[in-house]
Amino acid sequence: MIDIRGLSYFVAESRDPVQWQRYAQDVLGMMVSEAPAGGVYVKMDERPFRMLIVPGGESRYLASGWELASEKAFNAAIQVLDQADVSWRPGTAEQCDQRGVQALLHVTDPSGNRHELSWGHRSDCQPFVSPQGVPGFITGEMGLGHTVLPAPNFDATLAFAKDVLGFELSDIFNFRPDPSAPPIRIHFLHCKNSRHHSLALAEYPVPSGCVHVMVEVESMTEVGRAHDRRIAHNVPLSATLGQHLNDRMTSFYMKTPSGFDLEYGYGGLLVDWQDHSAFEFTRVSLWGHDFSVGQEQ
Ligand SMILES: Cc1ccc(O)c(O)c1CC[C@@H]1C(=O)CC[C@]2(C)C(=O)CC[C@@H]12
Ligand SMILES: [Fe+2]
Repeated sequence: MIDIRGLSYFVAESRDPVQWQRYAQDVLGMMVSEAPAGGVYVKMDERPFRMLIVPGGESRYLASGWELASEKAFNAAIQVLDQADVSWRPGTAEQCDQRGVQALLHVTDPSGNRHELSWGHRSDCQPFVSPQGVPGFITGEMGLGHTVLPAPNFDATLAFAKDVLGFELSDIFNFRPDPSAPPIRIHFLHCKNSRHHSLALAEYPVPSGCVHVMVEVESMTEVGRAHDRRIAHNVPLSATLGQHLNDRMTSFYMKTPSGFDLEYGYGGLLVDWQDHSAFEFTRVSLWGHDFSVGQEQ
């Protein structure tokens, strides 16, 4: 089984990396620096980066970077992929260097989402000093947050995430925007950390390649302050403030310059998986989270 520790980073493509640079600094309150080949590193903790923005002809999400704990875990992952007859490509030396990892491989899931597995991140452990005074983001062993990926080919993609990548089910939401149609399935999955979910799969296609990425701050004050900056910089709102039923996260959603959403939240549950019992929940949120505001724009 592949032993994923958390969401280490993501890679997004942008027609205008400078726009991402401003968004990261002015709205998210994160630090930026230059990445090789005209890219932008977005830093949100003591690591050099958690988001890699590469210049390109499209604005979209490119890949999720999953962290393995060791070279041994990386070699074991290769064995699992080979045994499951999953084709994978090794990362190039340039890619390893750009991501600051010892070794890297690429796989694509049955819905076309790209995943990168790596071990041995490089870090100078420079402190995070937010340009907006954000005290910090909740990352560390829980990874940068969570990513929700399109999975129109749902059953095969879910099987890939569980049986190949080694994710386990946290809980299930059967979304019923049309009560007479079959539900749109969203499965929330965790890996080896206490974050409620590091990955979720949503049963519909998304042109930008991602439904949303979630980042978490240490107080409700910081969610409110981020929301003020969203307004000041005219970033479109995708869902109003609300609190999720399953992971108890209080958050709002807004657009990123790469076309997918970013959920900015506080107070997500820490789960001890020994005590957890997977369930199906039937409401998106305990309160708030009006996603219809995103449709109006
Ligand atoms: C339901 C839920 C629980 C925990 C989360 O962190 C979380 O992001 C969600 C919402 C999932 C989902 C979404 O992100 C895209 C828009 C969706 C499909 C909706 O319109 C309702 C549920 C939403
Ligand atoms: Fe989310």
